[in-house]
Amino acid sequence: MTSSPATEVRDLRLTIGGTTAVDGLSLRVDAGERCGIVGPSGAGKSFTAAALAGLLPPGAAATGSVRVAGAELVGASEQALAGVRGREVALVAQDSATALHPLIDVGRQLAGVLRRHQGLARGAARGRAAELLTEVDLPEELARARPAQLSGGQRQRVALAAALACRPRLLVADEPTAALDPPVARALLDRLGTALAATGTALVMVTHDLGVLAAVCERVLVLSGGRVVEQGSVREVLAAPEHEITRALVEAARLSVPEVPA
Ligand SMILES: Nc1ncnc2c1ncn2[C@@H]1O[C@H](COP(=O)(O)OP(=O)(O)OP(=O)(O)O)[C@@H](O)[C@H]1O
Repeated sequence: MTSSPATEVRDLRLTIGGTTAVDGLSLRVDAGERCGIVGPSGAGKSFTAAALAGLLPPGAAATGSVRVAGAELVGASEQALAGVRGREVALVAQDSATALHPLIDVGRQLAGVLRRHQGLARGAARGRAAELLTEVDLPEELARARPAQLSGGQRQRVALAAALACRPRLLVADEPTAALDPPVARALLDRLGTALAATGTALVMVTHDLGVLAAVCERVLVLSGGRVVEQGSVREVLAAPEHEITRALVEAARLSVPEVPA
């Protein structure tokens, strides 16, 4: 039996306020694969990420097809989307930690996710919540802490634990480390890689940082003006970018780390 891809996108078109923000995007990501999306500001990266996660902003319209674990998201009812989100696809974004309630302990919030999506009983959900914390390298004792008592990096790890709680087929990450200091970001990305490998969850990650892209993803899709202008293996695209937009991104990344004279 061949398993269905984690996600398959065909000819996706996203419009909002009379503007076409994404035009004709196609993409397939298999189980365990990690695909990055890069491109200049306004290219349509975050909008694409939202569509993959079944979370279009109000007023947006989609045509084409976005299938996640076999379920069609384009045109699906809110009820159908709610059945896919959390279970089959989860989103972690730069500001995901702000979605945590600051005054409710972390363990209770993670347990709430498990009870809602997996129907676990209270005790089992609390036990599993503690395990989830250890999977993102946080001590179990933090289950009793409130988000307001944690550092930004710890809160983002809790958001990652919540996203991975139901072992989704696909994790969509939109600049997940952009708000973190480099060492904290690196530790989170390492943890993310380990957690994805353990669960076979596929990843689509939006990033503006080619270093992050190279550290996490094996494939990349370059978006500009809502269109895919280049795609391929990260190694090949970064070593020999073909499109002028990709070349500009690679050049900008090189310039952002000036060579230190000997
Ligand atoms: N909620 C929204 N309301 C109105 N327009 C939107 C909305 N979301 C996205 N857009 C428009 O869609 C286009 C793509 O936006 P998107 O946020 O996906 O770009 P991006 O590539 O993620 O950019 P950045 O790197 O700056 O975050 C932009 O022209 C933007 O103005």
